[in-house]
Amino acid sequence: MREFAVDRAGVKLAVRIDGADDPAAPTIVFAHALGTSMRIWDQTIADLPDGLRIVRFDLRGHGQSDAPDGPYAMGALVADAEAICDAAKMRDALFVGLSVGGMIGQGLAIKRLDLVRALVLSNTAAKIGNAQLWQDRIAIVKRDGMPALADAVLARWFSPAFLASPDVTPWREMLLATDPEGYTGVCAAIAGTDFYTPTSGLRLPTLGIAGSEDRATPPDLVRETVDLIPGSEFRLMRKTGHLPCVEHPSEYAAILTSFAEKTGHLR
Ligand SMILES: O=C(O)CC1=CCC(=O)O1
Repeated sequence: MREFAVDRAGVKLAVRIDGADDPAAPTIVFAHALGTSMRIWDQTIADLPDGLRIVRFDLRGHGQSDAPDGPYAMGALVADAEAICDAAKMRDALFVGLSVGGMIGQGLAIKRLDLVRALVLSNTAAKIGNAQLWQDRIAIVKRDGMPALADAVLARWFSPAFLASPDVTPWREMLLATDPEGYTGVCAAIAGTDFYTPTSGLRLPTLGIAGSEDRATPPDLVRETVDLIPGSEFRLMRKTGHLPCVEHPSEYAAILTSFAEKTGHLR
């Protein structure tokens, strides 16, 4: 395991590489959701087979990365991911993006197809929510801080069963620990993004993953986006919400493993 920071235009971005730390090894890159960090992948990565190079990072304003003053633009989040991939000397990766991470995956594939050979669009869409939803959220956090939003966000993240269990506690703490400037900065980036047209032009192996109880990006929304890319596949995970890598990591890892076999990232 190797942890380091990539400096992009003065913003330090936290990166971690697990598995084979060799640029020639087949690589999977993971990008997380708003209000979380690269730790959402811990359990999934533990269930992936050997031989992979696994790169993950914290979005600006999240986890161990710097939180510069917002608002942020989606172009900046995509450029951050691009700088990390270049620093890791990565090409032809399988990019797994969840929620805003999936928007970043779309943006990176549109901009740098040499970096991304296959895409997993998990619990995401070309456009998420509407301007009012994100403006309201930004206003609440700026006025009252992250605790004012926590219950509503957790209800969008998790199935009722998971929400009622003690397993929810670390994820609530992760949300509450997110820097309000970073959180609202990324909300603004999501508010300003509609990838419908450029994503329609993508031609690469793509897998969509949705959760049957996802209230943030419901299955039909995920499906609408992945159907923009000809030949894409779609998997619906049952009894899970917006973060299936947290609720059902083994099942999620098995889906990724089978897709990685098809795309030649596992032999
Ligand atoms: O916080 C939410 O509502 C879920 C979400 C939307 C974009 C993202 O990254 O998380």
